[in-house]
Amino acid sequence: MQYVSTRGQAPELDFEGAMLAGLARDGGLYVPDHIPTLDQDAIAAMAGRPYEEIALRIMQPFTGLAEDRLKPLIDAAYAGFGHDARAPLVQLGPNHHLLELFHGPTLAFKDFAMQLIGQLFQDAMRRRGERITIVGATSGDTGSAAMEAFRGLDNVECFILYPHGRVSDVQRRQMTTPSEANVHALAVDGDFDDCQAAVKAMFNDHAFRDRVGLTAVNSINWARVLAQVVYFFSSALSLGAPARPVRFTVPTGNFGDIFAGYIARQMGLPIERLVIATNRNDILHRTLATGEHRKDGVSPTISPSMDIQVSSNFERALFMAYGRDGAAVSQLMDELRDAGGFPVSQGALEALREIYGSGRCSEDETAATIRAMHARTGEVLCPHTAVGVKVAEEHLGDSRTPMITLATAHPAKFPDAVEAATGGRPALPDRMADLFDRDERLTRIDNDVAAIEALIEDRLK
Ligand SMILES: Cc1ncc(COP(=O)(O)O)c(C=O)c1O
Ligand SMILES: N[C@@H](CCOP(=O)(O)O)C(=O)O
Repeated sequence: MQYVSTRGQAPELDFEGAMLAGLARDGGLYVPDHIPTLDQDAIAAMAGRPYEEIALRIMQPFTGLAEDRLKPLIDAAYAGFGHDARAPLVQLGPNHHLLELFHGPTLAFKDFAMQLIGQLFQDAMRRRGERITIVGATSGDTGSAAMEAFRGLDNVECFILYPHGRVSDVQRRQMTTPSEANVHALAVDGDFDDCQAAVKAMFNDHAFRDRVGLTAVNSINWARVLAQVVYFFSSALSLGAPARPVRFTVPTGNFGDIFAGYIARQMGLPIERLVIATNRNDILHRTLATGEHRKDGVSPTISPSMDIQVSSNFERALFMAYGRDGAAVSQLMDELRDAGGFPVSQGALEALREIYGSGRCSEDETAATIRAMHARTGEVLCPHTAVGVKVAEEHLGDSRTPMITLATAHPAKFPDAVEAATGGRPALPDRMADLFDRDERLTRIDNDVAAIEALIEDRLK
């Protein structure tokens, strides 16, 4: 399979090339040149199989890797997860289920992809004998998951930009306390969109990119999205797919997770609806509601990992909705950069609305949902998951199609928000019990691409 850029001007690459490139050289995002489909029998045959086996069957056609090469990488990626099912389902109500994606090493859904791309990168690096420099932007969870996956490797340096003062204390400490010298936490004076814009600017500085061997671990990297497709299948199969359709509600920021759901749907999984749940940074909900995609300053919330207005993977959704027209997408992205937004064409809007629903959850509603779910079911939700649950409940209606809401992080990553809502402070797992006793190591830096590039090159010496 080959991968093409959403902006249509970069060379086509195979899976490994697209994974190592991260972002296409024309500034676009790589997408597969076609989406392989599975018939109903092939989907049904995965029911009841271990998560790793489902992962192999879903991902193999996209990677072109031989089964005996991919299988050990998948097995190693999920061996450290704290739940045998990897992504277990919990029932919240008669027709509403929670998909717990926080049993990985850093307690967020990012581990599903990051642990695997850690293995894929190492495999590629060993064969190629190359070194790489990872630069990632995080609103809290991607950064810690990346550091966990890459810390201590001698052919990788990993730099993570996070918005200073805008992640939870647990998230910050997960990034600033690893002692391995190859991982670097950079606290940027700005918000997540600034961090992500700086990362993209470094990719678009081709001289810098080539000098340092730059690669990406954000969901701009196709390999991240691909690994996230698997739990849409595993959870739907548990609830009777393909015979029974399902719906998903996804707490959304950078649109990577929900776009993985879209890929699952295009592969043949009967997903009736994909519901985008946003906090008050609601650009995606406004886009679906009004047809106008327009930035509106990032506002800090108690679900900080979703405090995003420039939602990178929406570019992939637009590429699909505009019939894979790279020139049209390129023009829209220019308008977003230069004018702060653009109207979505009527045809593309209809294509998006056919697949995606959306909703928005205020700060008070987030807290009230954590409180109410705890009282009603005993389940303690993280604030991002609560945003999802609130929006999902609004979409339940009287449909008999099961709704699955993604529980994207463990509540212990956000103890202040959870305590304020429930009165109880969720405890970190034993292996992290000393997180607040460990020494922190971080570098404060201005929101200035040249300064960040200089720091990276200095550290690489
Ligand atoms: C806990 C949590 N929930 C939800 C999201 C949103 O996911 P996505 O960016 O893939 O839309 C993020 C960050 O990405 C997150 O860290
Ligand atoms: N919420 C994310 C933001 C980056 O998302 P990604 O999926 O594109 O890496 C975070 O926690 O960092």
